[in-house]
Amino acid sequence: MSRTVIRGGLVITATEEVRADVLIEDETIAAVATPNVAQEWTADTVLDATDRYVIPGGVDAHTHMEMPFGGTFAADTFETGTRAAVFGGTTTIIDFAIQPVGGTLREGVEAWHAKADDQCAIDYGFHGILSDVGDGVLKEMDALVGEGITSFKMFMAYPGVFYSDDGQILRAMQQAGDNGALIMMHAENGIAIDVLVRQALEAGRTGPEQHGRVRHPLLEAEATHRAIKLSTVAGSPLYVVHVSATESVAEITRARHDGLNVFGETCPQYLFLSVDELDAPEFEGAKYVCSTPLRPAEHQESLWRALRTDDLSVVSTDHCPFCFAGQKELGREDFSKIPNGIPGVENRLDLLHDAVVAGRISRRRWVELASTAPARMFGLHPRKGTIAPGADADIVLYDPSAQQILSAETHHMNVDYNAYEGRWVTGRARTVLSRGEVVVDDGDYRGRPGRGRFLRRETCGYLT
Ligand SMILES: NC(=O)NCCC(=O)O
Ligand SMILES: [Zn+2]
Ligand SMILES: [Zn+2]
Repeated sequence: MSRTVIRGGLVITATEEVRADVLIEDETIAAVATPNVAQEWTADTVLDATDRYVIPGGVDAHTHMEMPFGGTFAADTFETGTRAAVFGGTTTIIDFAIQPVGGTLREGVEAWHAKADDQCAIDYGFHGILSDVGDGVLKEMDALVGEGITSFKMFMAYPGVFYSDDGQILRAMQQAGDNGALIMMHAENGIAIDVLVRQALEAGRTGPEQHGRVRHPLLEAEATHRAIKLSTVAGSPLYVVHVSATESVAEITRARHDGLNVFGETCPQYLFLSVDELDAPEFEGAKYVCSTPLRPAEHQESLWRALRTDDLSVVSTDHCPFCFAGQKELGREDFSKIPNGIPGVENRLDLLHDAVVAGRISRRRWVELASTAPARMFGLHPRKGTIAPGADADIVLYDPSAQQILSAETHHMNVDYNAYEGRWVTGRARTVLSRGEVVVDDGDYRGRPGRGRFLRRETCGYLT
């Protein structure tokens, strides 16, 4: 058995901050104790955590590696994307296996295993994407829940691609109410948005800035409201992904105050970027096309407030990278052809830590939003998302005073731009352990494809 001790750090979890040492035996945390107790421990390896925070590795519950979209594929493979994730202190991802339209959910899951197995540097799980709900798919959901795929995303947007109508949504929610799965909703009124897209194009308004105009905040709020009502009728919990608008936050807040099992996720792009990015000259606004879209800056305050009050419970990245050259450019003549998505799997922890430094959230809330809450929400806690005996030794030694500049020149994501290019942030993951193995050591990558394991998840652990 190999024994590692992390000595001298400040251990931060969602519930406490304590000067403590951490003992790891093989892949698992064996003990956490104050230094006077821990001085008795012997170990093969000692990691010095003086002046470091010792935090659970990040859990990014929303990534899209190699996702097909608009005739191309997201540029990160599971190999490059998980490598970039660990550089940023994320040690677990949950990606989305897409049911092909006209095909089965099982086909989607098998295709995602073929892409991910033997490629990931860190542990990974899958949600299913339901793009064609019928009797067979509803039965398949039950089987997949038994195999650890316990959450399913549905789309009220993208008619003709991933879109589900209200009847399909209700049926899937009823099924989830029975089998314990969590329905994740892309809440935008895609039918209305498509009308506005057509009108903009017919009027000759074809640039990336139109993406932000046609996807009106009220069309996010309306869909969020509808999803909440449908889930209430079905008696199932609901998780609304990539919430970006004040009006949508208000719907979620109301539902939660009514005692409903409704949860919301937002992403760094909505907290740190605004719709103004879409106006960048030379078509560079296309880099910021994602859905839900970036909003006017005033929406950011509602998102931060909701993160503090727990009306929004999780920050994920929705990492969906498309290169500017050759991919975003597909929409030069027509903004609706720009592949939707923003890269960010490497930057989430640091951006959120910068918000800690700015006084927006506490250190414990930082850990909770980026690690503990997603682990609980998606059936991985207490194995992931905390530092406690019995948990996987997914641990980050985080340097809270490092200064770094986010840039495509230095990032590890397989994409030719960084959405936060030139931004200074305070903090950096210095040493990253995945199940007890050092995978990043002060900028040196020590991981390898295939060491990550597929996670069979429990059902949602966050219900009231
Ligand atoms: N968000 C985005 O623009 N692309 C990824 C697909 C999705 O999450 O809707
Ligand atoms: Zn979505
Ligand atoms: Zn997404």
